[in-house]
Amino acid sequence: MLAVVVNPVCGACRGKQLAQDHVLPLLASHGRHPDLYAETECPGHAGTLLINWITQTAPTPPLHISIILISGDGTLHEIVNALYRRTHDDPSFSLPQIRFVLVAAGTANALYASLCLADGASDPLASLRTFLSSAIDSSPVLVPLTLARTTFHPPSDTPVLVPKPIIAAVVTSTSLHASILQDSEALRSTIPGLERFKTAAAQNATRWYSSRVRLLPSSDADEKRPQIYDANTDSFVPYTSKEGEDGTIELDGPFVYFLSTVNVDRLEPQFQIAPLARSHKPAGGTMDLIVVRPMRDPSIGANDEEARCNFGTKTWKVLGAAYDGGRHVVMRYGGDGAIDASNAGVNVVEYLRIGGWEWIPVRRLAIELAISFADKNDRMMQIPKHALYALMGLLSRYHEGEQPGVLCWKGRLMGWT
Ligand SMILES: Nc1ncnc2c1ncn2[C@@H]1O[C@H](COP(=O)(O)OP(=O)(O)OP(=O)(O)O)[C@@H](O)[C@H]1O
Repeated sequence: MLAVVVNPVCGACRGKQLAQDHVLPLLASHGRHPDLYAETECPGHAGTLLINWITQTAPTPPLHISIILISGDGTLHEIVNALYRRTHDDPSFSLPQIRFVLVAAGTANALYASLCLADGASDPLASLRTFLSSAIDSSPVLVPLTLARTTFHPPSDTPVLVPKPIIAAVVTSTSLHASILQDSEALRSTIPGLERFKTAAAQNATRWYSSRVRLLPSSDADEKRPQIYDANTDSFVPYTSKEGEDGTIELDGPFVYFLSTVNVDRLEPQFQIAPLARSHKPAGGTMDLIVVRPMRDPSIGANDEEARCNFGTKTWKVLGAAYDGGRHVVMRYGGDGAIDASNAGVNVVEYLRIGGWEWIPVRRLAIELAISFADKNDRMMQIPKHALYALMGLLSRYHEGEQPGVLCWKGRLMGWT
């Protein structure tokens, strides 16, 4: 069974044109005729239309389906979460094996850029061409995706409604990155391209985020303990600082940047924030975590307005190096707090490989956010290697000095008191 699903409003609104001018003619020229062609009509529609289509084939639901998805990361996120919820809410729902063939039509296209393109390439149809030219069932171009599950815990003494678990296939973040995603949505109509992420970053450049973080060991990787990248040896080594009896490790805030990824080494074609996911491939059962904590800077003595302003320039510099082949991972502090790869001080970015993490906001924001890997049984789908599957994971931000705490993802906000 073959479906073509188009988000007509993602990216620069060219999805429909890509479908009509390129995707459908290419399929026809290979003698392939989709069993379903659908355009999404509103947020959330991609998931429901696919579930309806799958259930309508009952009593003989397909064993596997291929979905040519013409969209960006968010549409795939919606599909994955809709399928996940349906399988958990309705045990009688029979989930076929799903293979995505992604056609890059969104703004960032993180998974597509990570899995489907060589550096510098830009063909949005690369994965479709591979799909059409390969014997997909036996092909090495199929890669199972790792899914990360985020669960929420309310403060133990406060009966508040918490969101259901959220599945991510690309990124789960707090701090600056979560704020960028949140604020960039408001800029979508005025800045349709990637520039809106930089504009949103500038709006949030001097914010620090207070929290306590627990790093969790991996349950199924060979090396279970949290690992940290050591630029001296160009390898991951066990991170043993402040290790608890249960194998967890605590990180003190404040944080400027806190972002974990699965499946991807970049969040947009040139922004290679997790370069080691490509150069030092994880064996499985882990996620990569990229952290910037300003108090590691030897020139910063206090968490005050002046320090936040000074560090804002450094944040810009170190994250800017992610656009330069992921060089941020080798940046170090000098004794005066200057940042350069040739310095001898501690590294600016802590690049970790872990089983999961818990974000435990301090101060009045008593919400605990925990993310842990879905176990292997939760792996729901396979995609062609040159197909993309992406999602904007959970976004959360906890701004110092802001009331109440704000927890949000993909433009949806929840206030917490
Ligand atoms: N017909 C529609 N009208 C309005 N919004 C829609 C419609 N169809 C889908 N959407 C919404 O469009 C949003 C953006 O889609 P998507 O994330 O795929 O593209 P993008 O944000 O441009 O790219 P990326 O996520 O790769 O940066 C999705 O979150 C989805 O909820």
